[in-house]
Amino acid sequence: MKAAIIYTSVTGNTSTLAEIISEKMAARDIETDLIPVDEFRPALLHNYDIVTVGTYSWDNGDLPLEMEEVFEAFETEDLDRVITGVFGTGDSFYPYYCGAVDLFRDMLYVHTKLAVTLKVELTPQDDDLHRCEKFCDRLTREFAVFT
Ligand SMILES: Cc1cc2nc3c(=O)[nH]c(=O)nc-3n(C[C@H](O)[C@H](O)[C@H](O)COP(=O)(O)O)c2cc1C
Repeated sequence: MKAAIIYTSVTGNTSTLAEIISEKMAARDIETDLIPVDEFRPALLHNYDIVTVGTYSWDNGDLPLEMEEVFEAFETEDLDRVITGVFGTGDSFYPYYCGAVDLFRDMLYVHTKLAVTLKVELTPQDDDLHRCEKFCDRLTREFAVFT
């Protein structure tokens, strides 16, 4: 089983969350590549059994510009067999909290085996660690079901 975490982050909240999830996957003995979006290529998606996406939200709950290529790659590559999850950080001050997570969720549900989503308010706190654990549980359980 091989996993990837493709993420973007400007002020560090989402990269912190990506690192926590990566550590929890490694603790399950799952080889996990942490891929910043500027190293992303669509062909990479075919190398993994599990792919998770991490994003912040922008401009009224929209995707960050740099995540559009990732979004389109999931829509156009044939990834029916890939188990996916999406996580993100946002600020509930904005009317559409973590809207980019919702946009990815709806698309991944159609094009992949979406297993789980996770939204975190700004910087991950101690009580988010348990939610990250659940996120990884759900991904790996889904892998066991589908293989
Ligand atoms: C101009 C601007 C617009 C934002 N718009 C939203 C939004 O629509 N929804 C939301 O949940 N968060 C919004 N945020 C908050 C960021 O998504 C949040 O701070 C996030 O944790 C940043 O992630 P990063 O630290 O990984 O860059 C906005 C922040 C800024 C500065």
